[in-house]
Amino acid sequence: MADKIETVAFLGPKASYTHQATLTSFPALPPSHLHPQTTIADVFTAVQSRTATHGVVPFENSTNGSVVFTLDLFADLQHQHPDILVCGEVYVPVRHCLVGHIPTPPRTASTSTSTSTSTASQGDDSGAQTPTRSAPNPLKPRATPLADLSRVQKLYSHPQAWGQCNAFLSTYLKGVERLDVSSTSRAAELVAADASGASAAVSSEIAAQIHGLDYLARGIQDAEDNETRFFILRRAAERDGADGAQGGDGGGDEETEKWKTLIAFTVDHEDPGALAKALEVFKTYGLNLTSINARPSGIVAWNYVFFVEIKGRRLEGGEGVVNRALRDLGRAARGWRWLGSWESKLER
Ligand SMILES: O=C(O)C(=O)C[C@]1(C(=O)O)C=C[C@@H](O)C=C1
Repeated sequence: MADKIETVAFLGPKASYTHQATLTSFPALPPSHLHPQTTIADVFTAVQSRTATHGVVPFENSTNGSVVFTLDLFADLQHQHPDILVCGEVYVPVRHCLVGHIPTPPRTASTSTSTSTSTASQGDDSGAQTPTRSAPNPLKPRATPLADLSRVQKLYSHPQAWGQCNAFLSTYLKGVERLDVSSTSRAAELVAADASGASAAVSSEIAAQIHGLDYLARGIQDAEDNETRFFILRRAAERDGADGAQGGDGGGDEETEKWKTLIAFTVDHEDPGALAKALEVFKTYGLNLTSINARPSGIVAWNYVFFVEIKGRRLEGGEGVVNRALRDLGRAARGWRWLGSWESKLER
């Protein structure tokens, strides 16, 4: 992929998890070729308008599921990003921290030797939540606070992060106002500007370091192996030979196992079994489905755009099984769009 890459747009600012995904995917690219964007939509627009040759966006988290903003951009209801294709993926471990400002205690004879982290945690130190009827076995947080959190009145983060840190946030910061911002690194940036100690962010360790913030807790995500999958985007018209759409016959099991393909389709909602008929196509060609998602169609209430990922790749001008399945899908579905084929990076 390296020779033709000029610029990569990613969800910024610097130190977002998407930035980490970008550095992992494009390690040789100089920083001046990496363009942070404010929103995921801006990344799509940068690639569509050729401002960037590639884009990097979050797609799915192992704990909290799909990134709906990204799915909606692939659905492209406003026809703003018709040429966007996925050409790669990268998995990044996500270890969230609670970051903010720990107030420096006034120096007196008796306190001068104490450290700022010695005032850890208020309230329930057991880290256990009270069982209720709706949550009889509440998750136990994996981390305990490193500082007194009683001053924290506002929490900032990307909405995807809340669902990944449920146990910690509902145990130690229950009822504290949560403000959604465009990324976890933007959250750290905002908290850095509020020296009062009343704001905290859920962000990465790197974001805390670059903004000079204190750790109020580390490793607060519910699952130790929490990770997010990111997609690398390119424009349809610009072939870079790395997306699997060229060469080979795409036939053998080994080939199929190595690749993934993303497809969006719609069905006739009045036709009973329409979705089953569309999915049957993949079964007919022995194509394993690895994910399925639905998003509102945006045209008729309670109608949906379906997204499936399958193992295998579409061949450019070729006759592979995915090409054949897509031809049949054209008959079974109301409409469909191929959204790219790429090499799988899942290592298990
Ligand atoms: O906010 C960031 O740092 C991002 O890169 C976005 C994002 C996401 O949308 O999933 C990426 C990884 C984490 O799952 C949380 C947030």
